[in-house]
Amino acid sequence: MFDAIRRPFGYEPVIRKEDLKKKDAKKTERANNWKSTLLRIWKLVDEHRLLLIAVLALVFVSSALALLGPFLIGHIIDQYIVPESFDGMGIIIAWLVVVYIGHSVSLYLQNYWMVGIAQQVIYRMRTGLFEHLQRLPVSFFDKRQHGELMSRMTNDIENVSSTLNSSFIQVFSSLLTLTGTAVVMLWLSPLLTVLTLIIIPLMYVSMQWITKRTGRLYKEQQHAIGELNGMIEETISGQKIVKAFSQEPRVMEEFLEKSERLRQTGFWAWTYSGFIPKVMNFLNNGSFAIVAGVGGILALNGSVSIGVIVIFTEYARQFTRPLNDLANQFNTVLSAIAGAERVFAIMEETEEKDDQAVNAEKELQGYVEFDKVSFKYEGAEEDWTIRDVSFHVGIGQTAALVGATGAGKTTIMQLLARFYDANEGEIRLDGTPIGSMPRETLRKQIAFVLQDPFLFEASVYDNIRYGRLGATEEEVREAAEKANAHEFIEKLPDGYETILKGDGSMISQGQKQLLSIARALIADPVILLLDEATSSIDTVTELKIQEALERLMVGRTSFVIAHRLNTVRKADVVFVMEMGQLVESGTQQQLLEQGGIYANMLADAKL
Ligand SMILES: Nc1ncnc2c1ncn2[C@@H]1O[C@H](COP(=O)(O)OP(=O)(O)OP(=O)(O)O)[C@@H](O)[C@H]1O
Repeated sequence: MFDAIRRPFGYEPVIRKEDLKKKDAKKTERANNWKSTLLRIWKLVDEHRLLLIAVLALVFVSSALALLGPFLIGHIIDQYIVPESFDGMGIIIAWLVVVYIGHSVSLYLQNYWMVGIAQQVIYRMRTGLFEHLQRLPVSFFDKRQHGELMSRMTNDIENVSSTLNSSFIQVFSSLLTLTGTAVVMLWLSPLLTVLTLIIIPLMYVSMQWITKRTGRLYKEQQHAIGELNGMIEETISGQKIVKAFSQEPRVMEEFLEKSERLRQTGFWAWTYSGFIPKVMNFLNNGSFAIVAGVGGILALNGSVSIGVIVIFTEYARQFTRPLNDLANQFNTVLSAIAGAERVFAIMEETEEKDDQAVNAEKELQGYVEFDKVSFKYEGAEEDWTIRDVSFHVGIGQTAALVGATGAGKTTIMQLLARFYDANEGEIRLDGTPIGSMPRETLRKQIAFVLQDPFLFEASVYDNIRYGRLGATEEEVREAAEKANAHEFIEKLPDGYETILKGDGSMISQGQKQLLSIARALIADPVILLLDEATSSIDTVTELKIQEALERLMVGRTSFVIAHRLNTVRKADVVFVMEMGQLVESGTQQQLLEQGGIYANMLADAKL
């Protein structure tokens, strides 16, 4: 029957039973070790113990007041309304008003304080996680997708946040209300209690039936949203390629297909979930009718009073709400614990450590030695990425690194900056092993100029100042002038105050490099790591870059991944890399005379 109803809304192809089975296998994500995760959350919450005790006390008060309200109403009916003697009723009504106001005030206060605690805890978790991420080694980020880490920072933390904000109180108050109501009901009339509770198994069965379907549909909807969002993001960031290849119609077709899928799943997810309150309402009304009917008969033969029946109908209403709340909170709480566990797991990742930090104050000169260095990326299957590499570069000299793609040139630079630590051998700076220098000291002495420099969504000033945050505006201008960047910056809409786009799409590749050179100049490092641009940049900009780089390199030990013959020619020493090994070294002239790999590369025009 349902299929017939569904068809007009195009349900069929979206959710097949087999798919559902597969999806169902992936139930709500559960924590592996929920006890220790809960304990850790508890430790964070427990720092606000006094406030927490106040919240719990208020939950207790509000639950008690919620029980007292109907009780007073029953009392008014039995003592004043049925016997039609209204003396003193005003006082009880006044008490009733006090009870309801007290109930609202305690609800407000418990919520206010609990949200305060939750936000503090979340603030600390979020800050702790972000701080920790800053201290994790590059190899940690190699192993994980950016999206996954973003999800830890946002979704997981948000899940914990919403659970602490509301679920904590809700679970506690639901349990209290359930117990309290059951006790009072049993005390008033065991028979009516049984009749009231009869709907619970019915509720359970119908809820199971509905949530089984909504759960799957929500997952399907999440999946459809994820696919659609992914596609939108990809299309927007790659819109130039879309246009360049005239792919608009295909993109539109794909979008329509995904959007349609979302419409269908969304429709059914919301339709089914819309059933929940209706079914609950229906069962509640049924329970009300039974209690009122049977209660009426009992009242006729005098075994219960009208007041008690009113109390029961009111309690029956109160009984189902906390039950619903508990059922709703179950999955939220479980996924929050799982989220918290994932956040804590990252916080347990080992930070970059500065083993024996010495020589923090030593003025560095820039004499670099690689001594039998071997290195392999974590998890990489092949042999050594860098194998037994030894060389030295004198103070202020320029070394050109050449070799085929994947030969290990970038890795050499990353090892020097201690983004990774060598597995074997030693890298020394001015005779000191870099492993015994604080990373900060080392990295302050190193500046990168990459092919595709990363720009932040900030002003040109701030982007250049990233090299040294304390630099004055004057110094920034000076660096920009030396980097041949001043001229184009002045032409930007707001000059140095122009906010650059995060992806740097506002300025050209060459201009990005000039900014990156200015950034390196501001940092004034002892060592320079340059990755020469391979992309063709117009000759004028190219000359500007060359000139700026030459200025930048004066007096600094520089390593250049060279793509231009001119750069190699000017280098003091050329290192030829092949499959992680240093296969030739010497000046360009020496290498040419030697007639080896480099000479062949040149002959094959690979440079
Ligand atoms: N983060 C990483 N994790 C695992 N393997 C990596 C990682 N980075 C690089 N590699 C691998 O290490 C090898 C050397 O890479 P590297 O980037 O040093 O080469 P390269 O000579 O700089 O190449 P190119 O000229 O193309 O930039 C390659 O096989 C590469 O696939």
